[in-house]
Amino acid sequence: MMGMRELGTNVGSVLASLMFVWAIFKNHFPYRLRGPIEKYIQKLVKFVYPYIQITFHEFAGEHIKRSEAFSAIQNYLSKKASSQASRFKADVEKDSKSLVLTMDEYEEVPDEFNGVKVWWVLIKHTTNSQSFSFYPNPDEKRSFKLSFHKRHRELITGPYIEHVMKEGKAVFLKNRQRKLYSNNPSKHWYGWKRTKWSHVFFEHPSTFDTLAMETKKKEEIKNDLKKFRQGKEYYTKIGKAWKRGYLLFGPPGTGKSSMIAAIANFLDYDVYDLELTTVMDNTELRNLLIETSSKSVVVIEDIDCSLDLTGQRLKKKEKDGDEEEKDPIKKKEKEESENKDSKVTLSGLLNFIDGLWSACGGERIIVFTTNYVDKLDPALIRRGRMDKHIEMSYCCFEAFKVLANNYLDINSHDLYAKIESLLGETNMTPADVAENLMPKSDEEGVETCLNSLIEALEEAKEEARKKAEEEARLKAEKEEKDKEESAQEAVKVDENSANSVVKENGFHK
Ligand SMILES: Nc1ncnc2c1ncn2[C@@H]1O[C@H](COP(=O)(O)OP(=O)(O)OP(=O)(O)O)[C@@H](O)[C@H]1O
Ligand SMILES: [Mg+2]
Repeated sequence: MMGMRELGTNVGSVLASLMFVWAIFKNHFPYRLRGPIEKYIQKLVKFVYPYIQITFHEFAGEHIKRSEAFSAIQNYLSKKASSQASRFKADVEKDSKSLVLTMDEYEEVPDEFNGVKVWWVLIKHTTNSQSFSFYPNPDEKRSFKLSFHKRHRELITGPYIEHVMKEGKAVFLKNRQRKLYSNNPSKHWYGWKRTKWSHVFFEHPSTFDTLAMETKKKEEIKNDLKKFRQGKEYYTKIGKAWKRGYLLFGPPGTGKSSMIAAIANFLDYDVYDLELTTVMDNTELRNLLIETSSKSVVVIEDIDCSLDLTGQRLKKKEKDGDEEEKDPIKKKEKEESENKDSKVTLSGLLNFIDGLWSACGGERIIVFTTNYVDKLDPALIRRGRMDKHIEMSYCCFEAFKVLANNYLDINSHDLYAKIESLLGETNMTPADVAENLMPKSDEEGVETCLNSLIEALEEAKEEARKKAEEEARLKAEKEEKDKEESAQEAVKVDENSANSVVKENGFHK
């Protein structure tokens, strides 16, 4: 059955034709009659067809980027369409986890907001343009058309559109596969690829549950993250950019990288792994960071190896170097990057953390990691920049229990007491503890693994004892040597002063 709006549309088209005919023949009417007739026709059109239509194009104006509004509407309607439209197009969206159903072209999807009805239609325009275009398919342009009664103009153009955008973005975030980005050297920023960041899917399994550290510390970090995620209004109120800095420090293998993955998984954010050593200068750094999206964790690992205290870049880390020597392309790249002077400075980095544009995009966590917190410039780590300092330390008993649960599925064992006392006496990183807990073969049971850990801990304890002894011996030797040297020095001074007395005496003679 034809609804009121469809009827209106048909009558509307008849009236539109009438307007057209009027435009052609109006010159045949006396001049003074033309104005009133036109006014009446318009009134009639408005009366019979009181609907307003808004069009949202996929690519607006000169933008080569897909319109955000179009994407949001598409996502919003994918939810609505599945329950209301009868013809669908199934898209396994690139980068998306699941099948996305979108309405087919010209399929009308009704929606309701605060009791007001609106209608959406997806329209496809086909043009025969031969010219070069950035658009994915230059001959096909799509847009969404929204119709509603003019009575509700304010409600629809205001709160309703806002609601669609918000919901659409939420659907996108739910469906998307998170990404791990790494920055490309700037010579790859141009040409057809033009990408500053390359990505793979982020699939690190580390979570706060699998992370070995004291429960209290873990909870504190989780609460901090929760507060951050919900804090948009709070950050706006206090006039601060919506970002938070974390500094993770501790010896290698204590779980700094695992912690970053756990943070990203907890917040459901993307990760940008920024390798500072391939960034040529502050401008490049800024361009890279401007391109990071919100809801992301920006990571700069081993900050002490990327910048020194004066802000000059150091050469690439040795441990990466070995790997690169083998690959001729990488070797060349390395040489090239070392030949050019690096100009990324500490102040450039601080500008990103604190500067005006640090607020671009919002909702970002910035994480620095280092093995040596004492080496860092105080300017970099003062409060306000790195809001939270987290020490990742050697494995304690509580952390061991998490690892034992992860690796061996156990919560207690007779050997726990022994392990607890050994962990209290010696330093072992969670990475080493984990390595010992991993069964070496299928036959190895829980007890064998725990015993191999005990053995390793005893060895480490013995090694530490020997090292301490050796250090004490060296220290004693050095002290002995220093003492001897100062005694010899004293003798020399005595001899010199005796000589000078003789000389003086001689002079006086
Ligand atoms: N706290 C931890 N909880 C769980 N697993 C851990 C922890 N610390 C280390 N591991 C294990 O050890 C491995 C190495 O840890 P990770 O890479 O996170 O250490 P890191 O502190 O980043 O070291 P580096 O300073 O060398 O980068 C991980 O793959 C993980 O399996
Ligand atoms: Mg690491």
